[in-house]
Amino acid sequence: MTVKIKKCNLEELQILQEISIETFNETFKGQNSPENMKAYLEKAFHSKQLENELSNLFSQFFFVYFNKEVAGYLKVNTNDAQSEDMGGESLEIERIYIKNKFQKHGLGKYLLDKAMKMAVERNKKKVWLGVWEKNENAIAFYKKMGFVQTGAHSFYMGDEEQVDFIMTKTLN
Ligand SMILES: CC(=O)SCCNC(=O)CCNC(=O)[C@H](O)C(C)(C)COP(=O)(O)OP(=O)(O)OC[C@H]1O[C@@H](n2cnc3c(N)ncnc32)[C@H](O)[C@@H]1OP(=O)(O)O
Repeated sequence: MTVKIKKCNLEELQILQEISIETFNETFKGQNSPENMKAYLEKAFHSKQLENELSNLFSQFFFVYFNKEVAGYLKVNTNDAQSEDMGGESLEIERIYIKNKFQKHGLGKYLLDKAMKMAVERNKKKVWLGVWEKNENAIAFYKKMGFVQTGAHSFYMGDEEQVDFIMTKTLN
């Protein structure tokens, strides 16, 4: 078994779009209406939207490969690219998504470790993320990784306002 991380570039937009849609569907389809899912997917993962995000100097995407297959991805933001104004000393993990069939094999932790390493290299003081209050699996994972809830913010899934817990890990 070989696990590798590779930075995602603009040329790989289509692969990013495919895995983004696939993993978002796998994770949230069961708890949200088809209309809200469709509205969110079309907006968040539109080619133009992903192109803008991939071109942002303060956002970075990484694929994790299990053997030769893309098994998941990570998106991190710093500075103004963060989805909340957390300042220059923070790094945001905006997305860690592993395909269902590759979960519980250590790949989520692998991507999280990558984000933590980036934060240390950039002298950040904390790493934070927003996770849907009903996403118990991810909340348990982040707690296991040492994150604690420090707040909450609103988030729109289609026309439905949902609550994201903000979870934070302070770096030494
Ligand atoms: C900021 C955001 O992106 S929020 C959205 C998060 N993403 C999702 O919800 C998408 C769907 N889920 C996933 O992609 C994955 O399940 C993730 C990212 C939550 C976890 O990734 P995985 O690869 O499954 O976890 P991984 O195998 O690396 O587990 C690492 C550790 O966390 C533990 N862990 C993982 N999931 C859970 C859980 N649900 N409950 C308790 N512990 C857990 C593992 O047991 C493991 O512990 P260990 O190091 O002692 O062995």
